[in-house]
Parts: sequence; C-alpha cells; structure tokens
Amino acid sequence: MKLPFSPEHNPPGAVIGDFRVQAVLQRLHGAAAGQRLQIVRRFVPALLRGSLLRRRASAAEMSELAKDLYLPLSPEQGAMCYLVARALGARRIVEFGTSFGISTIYFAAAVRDNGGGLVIGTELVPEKVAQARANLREAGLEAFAEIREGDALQTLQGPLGTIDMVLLDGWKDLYLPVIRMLGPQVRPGGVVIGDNIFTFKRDLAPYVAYMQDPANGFRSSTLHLADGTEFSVRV
Ligand SMILES: C[S@@+](CC[C@H](N)C(=O)[O-])C[C@H]1O[C@@H](n2cnc3c(N)ncnc32)[C@H](O)[C@@H]1O
Repeated sequence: MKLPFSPEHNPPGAVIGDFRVQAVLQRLHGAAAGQRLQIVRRFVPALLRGSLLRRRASAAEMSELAKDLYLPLSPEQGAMCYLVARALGARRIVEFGTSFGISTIYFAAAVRDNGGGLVIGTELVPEKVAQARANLREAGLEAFAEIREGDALQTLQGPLGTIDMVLLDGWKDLYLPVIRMLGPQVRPGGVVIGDNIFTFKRDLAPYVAYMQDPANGFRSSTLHLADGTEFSVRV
C-alpha cells in the first residue's frame, strides 16, 4: 500500500514545476534526511539533561547543537506553503528560522510565480545564512529573498510592510513574542504557519492557546501534518 505522501506522489518541489528549483530542493531534502540519526544522537541527551536539571538549553546552545543541521519543513509542508502562498497571491512573506533555506526556497518560488515580491528570512548562525543565500542563488531565486543574520527579535523589528504570510520555525520560546511583534502587520486573510506543534507540545502550548483565542485576531487549527502544523488565518 502506498502512503498518501510517499515520495513517488510528492517528490520535493514537484508542485513548483521548475526543474532548477526542484533539483535544489531534492538535493537539500536528501541531505536533511541523511541527518536523522545525528539529530537523535545530539538532541536526545541535551533534552534529557534539560528535563533532569529543569533547565532549558538557551537559544545560543540550541543553535550551536544544530549549527550544521537542516531541520527543515517536510516536503509536504513545503508544498502546502507554496500552494497557500500562491492562493494568497503573496508578495511579502516573513520567516522566523531559515536554517539552510529550504522553506525560503518554497516561499521565494511562490513570490516569484505571483509576479514578484520578497521573502524576509532570519537566521542566527552566520554559516547557515551564507549557505541559505548560496542555495537560493543555485535555485535562481536570490532576487526574491533577503536573509537577515541575527536574532529574529531584532532582525524582524520595525515595520516590514503588509505581510501576506508568516512561517514560525525557529526555537520554540520565541514563537509567541515573534507573532505578537508581526501579528499587527499581517493582513486580513493572511496566513501564519507554526511548525513542530506536537514535538514541542508543552513549550508551544501558550502559542497555540494565543492563536486559537479569537480575541487575538486569528482563527487557528492544529493540522496533523508533519509533527504538527498550526495553521492560522488573520481575520
Ligand atoms: C527548524 S530550523 C528552520 C528550518 C527552515 N525553516 C527550513 O524549513 O529549512 C530552525 C532555525 O532557526 C534558527 N533560529 C533559532 N532561533 C532563532 C532566532 N532567535 N533568530 C533567528 N534564527 C533563529 C536556528 O539557528 C535554526 O537554524
């Protein structure tokens, strides 16, 4: 029996219909898939230590642990992001947590295919920023993305214009402060995607509660996509 999201049905980037972009996404998703064991080996001890000592790893410690790890959106999430961005006619997309630029490539392709615009990404680790830019160049999408190096709370400060779509995929303690900062700039009908809702259920509970409280201006639901994807629409 074939799974609904088997690679045969859903090769990375196929939905974009651009062989240059597709080739880069396939290479990057392949490299990321090869890191699964490393992720377990590196993160499980750190998470266990954290829970035993009741101290969470800091953002800098987490980034050091993950400095060569992709930790990307799944190909299905990437396809969904591309399609939603196309449906919205998105021209301005903001991304918290760029890593090596896999999600950025899906968004930049959507912005280009919508007639032009900009993806504003942000990433703490300088080597990842450099590699994300190189990957965007290889995909022919460098004109549609700007990767800001540093902490999202600084790099995404200030007016960014009217935002059509946001991806939250950095370390989990900042989802809530980042969306509080960006939320007022998200246009009605704009979409916010939050990743890793099940894996970091406890850390992300305040974020999910905020997005699902209509008083905060969103309608939101947790989708069983990848390891939990919060899908929120600004109303
Ligand atoms: C899960 S990965 C992002 C994966 C990426 N969205 C993709 O699909 O390829 C998270 C990244 O967020 C970065 N990050 C975490 N906290 C950050 C912060 N405060 N500001 C900027 N980047 C941050 C980490 O260094 C890490 O590379």
